[in-house]
Amino acid sequence: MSTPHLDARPGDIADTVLLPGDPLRARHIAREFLDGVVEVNTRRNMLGYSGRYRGMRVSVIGSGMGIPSCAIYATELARVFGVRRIVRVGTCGGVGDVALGDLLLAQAASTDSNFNRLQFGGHELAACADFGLMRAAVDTAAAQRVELRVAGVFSTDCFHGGDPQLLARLLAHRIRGVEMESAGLYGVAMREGFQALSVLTVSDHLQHDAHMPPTQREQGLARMTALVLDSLLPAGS
Ligand SMILES: O=P(O)(O)O[C@H]1O[C@H](CO)[C@@H](O)[C@H]1O
Ligand SMILES: O=c1cc[nH]c(=O)[nH]1
Repeated sequence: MSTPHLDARPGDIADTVLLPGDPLRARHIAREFLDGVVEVNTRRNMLGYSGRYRGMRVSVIGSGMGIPSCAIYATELARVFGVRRIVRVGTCGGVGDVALGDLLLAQAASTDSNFNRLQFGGHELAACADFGLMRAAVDTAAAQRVELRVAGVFSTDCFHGGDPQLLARLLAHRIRGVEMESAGLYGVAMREGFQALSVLTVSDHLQHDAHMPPTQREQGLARMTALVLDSLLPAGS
């Protein structure tokens, strides 16, 4: 049952998984939000935990950075461990009229990665979020009066460098966040048949010299995490 990347045992992982890029963020979320926490993965230090949030069984596991790493974990979680819902809780660089700390729901993810094309016969896949998860997140945010901006995002393979015209292209297409996994996560979800969503906190701004400190990226994203967890609870709970 274990894989080269996950040493969890059958039944260790809940059918709902939060997937931050940073494994230390996974550990922080487990400690701060879950009861009865059990460590379920240490392979490659990609820390993973299972526990309960207000009675709902949930796991939280790091994905690593970039589409290839995220896709390995998402695929194995779905195929080997039967995971049905994966929500990325990530950070992103903001573009245009967003500010540090803003929450973005990634409705669709454009990309410079070739990953989805490799799976889709060279064609362009419209990598989009699951509508049910998206609606639940939007409704929960509205009920809790949390600002959640539904936006297009861009998943890049190049944290450094890349297309020098990218910022202008993003602005021209009203894309509001740049990160490195959502397009691949959505592509894997469409292929494997699980529900996926990315919710992102703006941790940098691509046009201003504004950056969250590393500890805040690891431990300071409680508003996003609480919103996502609440949105995953069964209706009426
Ligand atoms: O904070 P996480 O979830 O890792 O997400 C963003 O941060 C990393 C880059 O610093 C990339 O993984 C990017 O997508
Ligand atoms: O991929 C990312 C993540 C956070 N901030 C960025 O600028 N890019």
